[in-house]
Amino acid sequence: MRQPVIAGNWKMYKTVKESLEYLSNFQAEVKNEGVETVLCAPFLALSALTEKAEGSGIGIGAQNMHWEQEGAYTGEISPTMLKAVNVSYVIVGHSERRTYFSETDEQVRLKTKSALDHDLIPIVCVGETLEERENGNTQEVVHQQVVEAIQGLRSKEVSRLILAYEPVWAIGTGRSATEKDAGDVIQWIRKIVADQYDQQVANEVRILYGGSVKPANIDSFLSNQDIDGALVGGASLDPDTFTQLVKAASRRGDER
Ligand SMILES: O=C[C@H](O)COP(=O)(O)O
Repeated sequence: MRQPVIAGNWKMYKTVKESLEYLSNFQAEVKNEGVETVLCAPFLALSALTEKAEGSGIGIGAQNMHWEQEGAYTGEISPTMLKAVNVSYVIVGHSERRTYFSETDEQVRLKTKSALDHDLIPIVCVGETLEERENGNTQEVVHQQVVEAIQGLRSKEVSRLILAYEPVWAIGTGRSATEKDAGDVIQWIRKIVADQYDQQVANEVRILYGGSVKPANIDSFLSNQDIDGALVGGASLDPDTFTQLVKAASRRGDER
């Protein structure tokens, strides 16, 4: 059975002080919910957050990293640096990185492998643009992104990572995919993993949906057996709202 995951992606929001205030409020609400709960914060807040979250069961993640351990890469942060401050997760290949920072499938592959090599859990994002969807290319686009991201990994590594299907047109737009649309693509992703590896790996890998997830629609996504949780942007910025999402996944986990 796959444990549900609710991961918040704060993007470029929250100072260190704001991050710590958030965590205090969140920790007061979220106890042992049976949900893998992750907060992906800006780099500056990571060290303070991991220290404060220690022993709480709340995982702390970065939103990006370089694949090299160290080097002359001005402005970059390495997996070794993340591990040194007890970070456990890292988002890789978010569409905002692909679009605004020209991140390629090859870089996503290097980051995914490097994260796993450094005992970080990569949350690997894939998803089509509106134009690609309207042209009927969703499956093809997602296929290429998934295959390139996991290429060369061992089965055990694929079982450990988390995939997130985030249609670009649903991110921050208030226009979420329907549960059926999301479920169909996530089923397709599981089939890609099964074809590349085997059914067992496909059954083990967690696949999240992301894109305008909020308390009003989370139950619908989680009602789909293929959707293992959510990667949440806007609705993760408020601790009370994010708590509602974790509790919804907790209820869902109990029912499954
Ligand atoms: O990483 C999270 C996604 O970009 C979703 O963002 P959103 O929930 O604000 O649409």
